[in-house]
Amino acid sequence: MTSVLRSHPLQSNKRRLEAESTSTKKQKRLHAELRLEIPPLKFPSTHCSTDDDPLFTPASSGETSSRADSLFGEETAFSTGRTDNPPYKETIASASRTAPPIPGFFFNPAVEVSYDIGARVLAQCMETYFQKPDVNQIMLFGRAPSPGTPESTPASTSFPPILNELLTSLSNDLREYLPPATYDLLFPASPRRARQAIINLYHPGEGISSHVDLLGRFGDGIIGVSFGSGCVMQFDRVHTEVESQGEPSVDHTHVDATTTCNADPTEDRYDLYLPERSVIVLSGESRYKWTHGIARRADDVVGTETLHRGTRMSITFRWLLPGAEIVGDTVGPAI
Ligand SMILES: O=C(O)CCC(=O)C(=O)O
Ligand SMILES: [Fe+2]
Repeated sequence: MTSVLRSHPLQSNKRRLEAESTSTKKQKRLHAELRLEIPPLKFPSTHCSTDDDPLFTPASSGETSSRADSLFGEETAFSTGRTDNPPYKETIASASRTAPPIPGFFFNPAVEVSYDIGARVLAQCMETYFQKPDVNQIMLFGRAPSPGTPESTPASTSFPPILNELLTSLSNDLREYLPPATYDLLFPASPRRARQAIINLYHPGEGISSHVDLLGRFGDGIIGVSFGSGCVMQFDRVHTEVESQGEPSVDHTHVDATTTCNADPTEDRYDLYLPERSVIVLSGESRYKWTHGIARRADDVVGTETLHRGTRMSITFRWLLPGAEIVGDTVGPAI
């Protein structure tokens, strides 16, 4: 069975706050320590949301949300519907089409999900999960396969078939590009953990605030795929010391020299254009020492071009750490 969290961001915050009120002080401190979120450095008016799970709000909302689990504990305004942005026009940094030199980060423009699979994933997810205008995020939880069982056999998975098809194609396409240790981390011969798939929908103008995916809930090795539209993702180096829980299990210091730009590897910030059907992998340093986020704006500048964003859906696959709870409360239709 597929566990689905139909998550409105504000409902999720409420759920989290309720859970928090019953937790001990120690748990609270731990929770805060495990969540790292860095406010964007350059565009304070345009970063958009706060929580790792529901990092953004629908365009129509003008709400603010307190960060129950932020290290900073500050309030952040978000959503595209707000009218309190400063009246100046931001300067949009020009993004690259080649991977930044961040150790453990993978992006190669040659690796893209096929048109056929991309179209079917997008159509089925839109039809199944995103019919209501206030839903912009869905979480699906797989099961840890029994020992010796391949992940995608029907008996050992709870993802809908289309996501298994996507995973299979990703595992085929990425094999020749990734260092073996990274490939094995993402597609182990005998997986022992359950995957989570988070599906995010962004209308033009929406984004996701810069964050490191929850250290206490997700392991190393994250795959992100874009559907429907491209967008620029920004990466910021984390300077804060974080708790060591969830540190990488494998040394992913590899930087793909054939596809990275000639960017200065000491930069603290990179902007990368993720085309429709492109794939990124975060492991090691890129997963733990860098934030990723998407600015809340309708246009991106890529090289010298200005590209208007369309509606974008992303699917992010992450490994659930042992003990990470499934927070879904309903069972969704299989697609
Ligand atoms: O939309 C994306 O590509 C990023 C999503 C993400 O970072 C997240 O859900 O943690
Ligand atoms: Fe993320």
